[in-house]
Amino acid sequence: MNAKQLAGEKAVEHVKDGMLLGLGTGSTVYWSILKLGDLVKKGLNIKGVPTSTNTEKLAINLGIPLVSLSSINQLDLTIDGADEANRNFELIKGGGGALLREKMVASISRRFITVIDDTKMVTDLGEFPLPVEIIQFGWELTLKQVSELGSKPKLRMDNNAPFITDNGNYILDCYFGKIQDANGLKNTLNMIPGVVENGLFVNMADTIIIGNKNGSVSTLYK
Ligand SMILES: O=C[C@H](O)[C@H](O)[C@H](O)COP(=O)(O)O
Repeated sequence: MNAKQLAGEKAVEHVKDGMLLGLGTGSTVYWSILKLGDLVKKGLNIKGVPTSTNTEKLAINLGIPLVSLSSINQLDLTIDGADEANRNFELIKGGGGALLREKMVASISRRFITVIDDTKMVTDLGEFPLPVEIIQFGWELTLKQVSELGSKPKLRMDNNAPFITDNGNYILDCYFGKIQDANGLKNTLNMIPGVVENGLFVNMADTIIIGNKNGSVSTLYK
């Protein structure tokens, strides 16, 4: 079993019958969703809110009942991946471009479990370029304003065209170097008018489940 699968499947042990779940996006939480699909077939009663069209399709194929974000006020638990995590439980997310819906879902979750492999646990965030979702209108201006904060933003491409998120927006991948004040940077970025949201998740994750190369799994609680 690979490290991502170990972490992804372990997280499902925290799921209880009757829960309303946030379903994250990516190749690690994929394993959680697969496992949930198995359990649903065996009678587990859960409902999920997907964080991307990819996750929505996967959940529908597996027979996991879904509800819309607008129809609920609170989720019991969200399980989602991350691109980097530190010991303060701060995360960089959005490598797959799903950060906006992921953050909306996380914001109404009573518990948030992050599932990662051991290469993603870091001392300082920032080696992974921070994804920032921006609107298409005037994107060059927004890129300039983000670069003035001390980063080197690059417009994310998909083959030869700009990558488009599920929300019809662009993504800037931004190298800030070591991020010392994740909360400050998160708030400053979101004050730029063309920025919709960024991939810094602060005060959201309460549990980090790490799949290790040697086949073990570590769980960190805040
Ligand atoms: O936009 C994508 C999400 O934030 C993912 O959860 C994150 O990129 C981690 O994905 P993966 O588990 O595939 O490395």
